[in-house]
Amino acid sequence: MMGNQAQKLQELVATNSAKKSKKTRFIAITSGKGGVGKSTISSNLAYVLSQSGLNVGIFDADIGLANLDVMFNVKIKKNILHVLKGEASVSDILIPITRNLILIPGESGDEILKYSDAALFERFMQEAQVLDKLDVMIIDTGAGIGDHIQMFLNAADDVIVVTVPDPAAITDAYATIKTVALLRNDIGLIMNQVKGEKEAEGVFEKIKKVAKANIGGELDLQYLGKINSDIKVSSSIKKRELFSAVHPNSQPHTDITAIASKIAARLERNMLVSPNESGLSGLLKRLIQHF
Ligand SMILES: Nc1ncnc2c1ncn2[C@@H]1O[C@H](COP(=O)(O)OP(=O)(O)OP(=O)(O)O)[C@@H](O)[C@H]1O
Repeated sequence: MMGNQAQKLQELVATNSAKKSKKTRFIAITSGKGGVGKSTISSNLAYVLSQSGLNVGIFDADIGLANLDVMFNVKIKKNILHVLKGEASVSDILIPITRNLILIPGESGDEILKYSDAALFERFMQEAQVLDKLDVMIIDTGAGIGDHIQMFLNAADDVIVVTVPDPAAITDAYATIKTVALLRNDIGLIMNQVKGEKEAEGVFEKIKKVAKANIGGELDLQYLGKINSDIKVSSSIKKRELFSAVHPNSQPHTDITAIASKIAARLERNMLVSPNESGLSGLLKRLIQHF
């Protein structure tokens, strides 16, 4: 039997499918462990994609620990919590970052934890038509594998796990991959803070081998690229700047651009292959399956 929530979501699908003219691709970025560079990568990736001409949104869904306003150095008055409380609409809280990049700010206090279930998604989705003009929506989820994170990971078109090469982070990334693999087969991996390509690919192959042996099945773990460890990244974060904006000649910028190109190519391919299953209506359909 379909629950109330699922029914409501199904109605939303019907409404949105009819209204929707364009497909937004939802990309969830997550990690096993905190502090591995998930927000740094999400924000710079969103920026680079937007600089390539795509309309990009970035949603700070790191429940209770939102910090993208700091990354983008913007002041926010209202955030997703106000939307949940019915005090603002999604369009009221949008922050324009550049001409074709918008931020949907998250909440960094505890209060939002009360809402960290289907309510967040429902409310967000009810209003998500205003986001229809977006080509891509990056969702910066919290680390770990809580319920609300799983919903995003299940519903997104793409899931990307970020890790660094230290053993604790790898173990946690692997645990995340194992959980996500229960929901979907295709999972992307970005290696952050590495010395170079060789180290990144070496660690990726190890994770892939363990995953294949223990998770098996249809798991399709894809290496999306690496970001070198670089003082330009940490120093720009301290100055509340995006490394891609202020250090366009740096290795990390070259790295994130390579990842963005892969994602953009995939975006084009998917728009051609499955026009009905991506975008908001696709996201909503997958949310329903989650109930
Ligand atoms: N490629 C890199 N080179 C050097 N330092 C980096 C790099 N990536 C991230 N860092 C450092 O790691 C810190 C944590 O990054 P970030 O805040 O993006 O992690 P996170 O995974 O989003 O953390 P949280 O889970 O707490 O939100 C940064 O402040 C920065 O100092």
